[in-house]
Amino acid sequence: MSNAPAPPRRYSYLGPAGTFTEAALRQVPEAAGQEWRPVANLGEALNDVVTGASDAAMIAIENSIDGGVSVAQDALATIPDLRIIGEYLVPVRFVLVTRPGRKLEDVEVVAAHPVAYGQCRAWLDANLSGHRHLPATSNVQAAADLFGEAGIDAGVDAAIAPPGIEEYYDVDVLAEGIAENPDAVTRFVLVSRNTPVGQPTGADKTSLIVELPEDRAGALLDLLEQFATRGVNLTLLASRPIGDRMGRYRFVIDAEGHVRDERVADALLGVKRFSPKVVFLGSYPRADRIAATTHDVHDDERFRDARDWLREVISGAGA
Ligand SMILES: O=C(O)C(=O)C[C@]1(C(=O)O)C=C[C@@H](O)C=C1
Repeated sequence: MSNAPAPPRRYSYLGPAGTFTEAALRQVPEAAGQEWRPVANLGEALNDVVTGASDAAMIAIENSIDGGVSVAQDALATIPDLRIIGEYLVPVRFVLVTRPGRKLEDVEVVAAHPVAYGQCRAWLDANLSGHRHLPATSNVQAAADLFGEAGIDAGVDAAIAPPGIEEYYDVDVLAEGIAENPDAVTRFVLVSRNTPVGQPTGADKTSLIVELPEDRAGALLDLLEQFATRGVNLTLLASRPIGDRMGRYRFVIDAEGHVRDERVADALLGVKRFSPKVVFLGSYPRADRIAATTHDVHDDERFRDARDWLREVISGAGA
């Protein structure tokens, strides 16, 4: 009885080969042996999905140290008809590399992806206090900049890169484990065009973007109550500027459960009733496969029983 959509065949991801984004894509069993397209940035990855050049894009959405990837949250809020179909976790570690023969004391300019830079800031301040940061489009591109004309012209002498980068470039490792937290994890999502929602697995997440009615005291509390009263736990609540006027924010929400779970569906109906704008981004299996803990009163069956009861009351068949 499966009417599940066909799995994507063409995947865009932040390249070049060797990025953490590629490691996330390697976790997708359906992607093995399919067409993989390395791109230069998140905008290009999502644009591929919008134009149909790819069927899905893997994007970084949250880092356990640096927080939400705001450019990804903003893109999902504003590009219509995208759906998150999967979630993946990748442990992230960083090394500092340079061209062969160079020493730490030679380093002035460090190329790094901004999210990686944020995670290694403390080490750099302690060991290379006078350095300058040159943003790179990805961690692997930072290492590539050590050899490319543009990077050399910009004076890049070191790069923050993933461990194992030596397999791709002829670099010397100056320092290992330079990130502030050795247990850092980045959360990635696989994004496709609008597609029917799959079946619940029992360990799912639902992502939404919600705007609040203006000039209403307690609107945020109203929003949170929609979830709380249905026993739906939130794993992410972030605010991002809408951008049209000072002080206007939208809320990025990840809720435990699936839109086909009665309690989540009911919460979403509540949100939709009062919010001027709700973007449903998808219900998909959680990367950690941890099932939501819910109270009996929020079981699907209780919702159905209550609805049946109401129907009977209205029809005069029962009490
Ligand atoms: O995929 C990579 O390797 C990247 O450079 C991207 C990215 C990101 O976009 O956040 C991914 C994970 C790391 O936390 C830092 C950077």
